[in-house]
Amino acid sequence: MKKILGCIRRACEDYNMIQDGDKIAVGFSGGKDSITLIYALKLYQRFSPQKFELEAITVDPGFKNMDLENAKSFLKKLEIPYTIVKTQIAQIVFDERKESNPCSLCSRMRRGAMHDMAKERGINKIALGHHLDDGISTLFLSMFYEGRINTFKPVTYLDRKDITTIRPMIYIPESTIITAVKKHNLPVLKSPCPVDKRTKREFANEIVKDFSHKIPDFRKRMLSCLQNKEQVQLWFKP
Ligand SMILES: Nc1ncnc2c1ncn2[C@@H]1O[C@H](COP(=O)(O)OP(=O)(O)OP(=O)(O)O)[C@@H](O)[C@H]1O
Repeated sequence: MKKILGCIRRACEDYNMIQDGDKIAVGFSGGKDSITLIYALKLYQRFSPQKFELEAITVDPGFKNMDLENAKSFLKKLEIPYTIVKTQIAQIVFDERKESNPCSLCSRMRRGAMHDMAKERGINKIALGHHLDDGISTLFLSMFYEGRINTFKPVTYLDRKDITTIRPMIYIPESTIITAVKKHNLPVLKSPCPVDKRTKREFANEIVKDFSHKIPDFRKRMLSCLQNKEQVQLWFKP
């Protein structure tokens, strides 16, 4: 946890993620990333120079096999307020629209439900569990499938809703999260999504893993690419 907390502190400082008085809700899927994030933020709250409130929100997409009882008791033990938003996203995406690319509609609807609940609860920041490997795989996905060099930002302000999204785990490799989950015995919820691990994203994740075995300091180099504003040399037309 020490390494994770160090990375979170550095990301928060580098990108001014947290301010005094923030009311932060972690988008809590129950998966390994968001469970690590909420556990770490709860610890970080103790020594963070900025004082902030913390809670958790789960958007329940309405899959029949999603059981949130363990999540409820885990968060209760940590004394973290917890809200579950019931939705019919699964039914709309899979049964009614029979989407061939379900992930994009699902995540848009999930984001909408999350923002609405956050507003209702007076939350001004939403923290998501994206980590360093997610940042790199999103960059690859965008290059391979969209023809552009792009990844999510560490901090995004949504004008329309007056809500800021922060990603405090952007400096943490996925393997560090997996180790922490095991070490602290965090009760991870298995994803109820029928297309989990069968998407383009999974393909990009495999590439990141493969490259990290073949290229020394691969993640470090990629992080430096993402932050190196001065040395972007591409084929811009004059
Ligand atoms: N149903 C949900 N309700 C609330 N927040 C969610 C939900 N699903 C995902 N999130 C948030 O969005 C982040 C990215 O979602 P994604 O679907 O890529 O999950 P992931 O990378 O498998 O993460 P996790 O291990 O937390 O499930 C998650 O880490 C979490 O913070």
